[in-house]
Order: sequence, then C-alpha cells, then structure tokens
Amino acid sequence: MARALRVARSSSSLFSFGSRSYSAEASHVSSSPSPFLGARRDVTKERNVQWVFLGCPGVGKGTYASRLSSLLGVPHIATGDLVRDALASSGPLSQQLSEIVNQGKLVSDEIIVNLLSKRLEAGEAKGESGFILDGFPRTMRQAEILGDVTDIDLVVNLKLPEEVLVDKCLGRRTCNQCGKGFNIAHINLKGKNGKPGISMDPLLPPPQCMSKLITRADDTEEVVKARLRIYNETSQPLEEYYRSKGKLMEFDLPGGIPESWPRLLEALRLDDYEEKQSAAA
Ligand SMILES: Nc1ncnc2c1ncn2[C@@H]1O[C@H](COP(=O)(O)OP(=O)(O)O)[C@@H](O)[C@H]1O
Repeated sequence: MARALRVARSSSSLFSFGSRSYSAEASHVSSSPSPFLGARRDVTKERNVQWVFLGCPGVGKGTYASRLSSLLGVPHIATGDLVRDALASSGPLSQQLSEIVNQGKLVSDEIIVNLLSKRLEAGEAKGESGFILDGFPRTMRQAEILGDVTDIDLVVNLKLPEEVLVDKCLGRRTCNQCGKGFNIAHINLKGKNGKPGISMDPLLPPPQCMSKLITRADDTEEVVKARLRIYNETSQPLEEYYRSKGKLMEFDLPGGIPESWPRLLEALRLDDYEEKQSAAA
C-alpha cells in the first residue's frame, strides 16, 4: 500500500511554480497559515504542488480543487470519484462499497489508500506530477500514511455555514455525458449574531446537459446528514494535525463561485498567475 503511495514522491520531482510564499492577509482567511510554505519554498521550487482540500460534504471542494487543477496543470484527485468508479465496476468490492457509501459511512483506510495508490501509479505512468487531493485524508491514519510517503505543501480548509450544506448537497447534479457538475440550489442565508449572510446563485447546466442530469445516490437528505455528522466527528484532529504543522489555510467562502474564486486565488497568491504564465510563455 505504502509502496504504491510512494509513487507520489517519485512523481513529484519536476519543476512547477512554487517560488511563491503564502500568507493569510486577506480578511476572509480566518487563521494564519503563514509559515506553511515559507520553510518549504526550496522544496516546492523543484516540483508541482501537493495540496489537500478539506471541508464538509457540499462545501465545494471538488469545484475549487478542479479549477485550481486546471490553472496549475496538476491532477485533481477526488477519492470520492475513485470510490464511485469502483462502485460502478462489477465485482465484490463494488458490493462492499455500496453498503458503506449508501449509509454515508467512511470506506476503510486500507481500501481508500489502495484506490489512491493505484490512481497515483497510473498518473505517474502518464507523466503526471503533483496533485490536489480532494476528500483525502479523512482520518488521522490516512494523514499519517500520506505524511510517511510524501510532503504536503498546503491544506486548504474550505468553510461554509452548516445551515447551507445540506441544501448544497441536495442541489448537486452531474451531467452523465460530459461529466460536469452543477448545482440547482438557491442559497440565501440571512446574517445573524454578527455573522454575515450568504447567498449563492444556482450553477445551472447548459441546455445540452439539461436532460442528462443525474443525482448521486448518496445525496439524499438522510445520507447527507450522516456524512456531515461523521465529517464533524473526524475532521477536528485532522485540522489540528495540519495546523500544528503550519500547513492549514482556513478559507471562509464568501458566497458562490463569482465571489469566492477570485478571493481564493488572492489568498493563495495566485491572482496574477495566469497573466504571469502567458507573459513567460
Ligand atoms: N478518504 C476517504 N476515506 C474514507 N471514505 C472515503 C474517502 N473519500 C471518499 N470516501 C467515501 O466516498 C463517499 C463519497 O465521498 P465524497 O465524494 O468525497 O463525498 P462528500 O460529498 O461526502 O465529501 C464518502 O461518503 C465515503 O464513503
């Protein structure tokens, strides 16, 4: 298991961006990750980014991890997708997984590390380097295994008020042809107790996808609530672990994609990244 995960280290020896330092100056970043790349600047100079996205179900990890992966040219690896691929295949693993996933429970560390190892190995064979992990690690054991085999540069912890997460999950749709994700939920949470409100417009599909939308089998209210409860029970030690290493960047999403994406780029000091890339080309 661990041997296969070591692929991540050997596959990460190429140059990418990384001469940047990061800070938590932006107001929506609620806790300071300032040292998280400073000490590692020389390491990241030599290879692509190795980032992790944490956050509750429905917070938007997939959306922002996938956008950053396109921007930075690193693979976005979502363990939930690996689980769904395994579920779609025939065989005993699929049956075993479906029971667990449909109850909103976590798959065993062994199965998930095995799926991730295989994905990293296949990526290395294709010349991939670096990664943005979404949905992994979810337990301390997973974090330790990851930490044993490779260096994580940054852990982004995305946050939204608890009240909107169920609606966001229930609004998720995927086009079964092009694979793109959408969300039909209208979020309009009023501010209270000094906390700002939040509104998010739906992310509607184009007409050609409209009749091909599917909903994840585990995005029912009961299963989403179970997933949120399990996430809240397991996430604190993980956050603490990465915070103590100075790698955790907390990011309170200020709204939907139009408000949040530029702010996230700013917090990551990537707001001028595209411009610099094309100037250097
Ligand atoms: N790192 C992991 N460890 C254990 N189980 C996982 C992991 N990643 C995904 N899964 C399984 O896959 C399901 C879907 O994951 P994901 O798409 O990340 O959903 P979520 O919307 O809950 O973040 C989870 O409920 C869990 O059963």
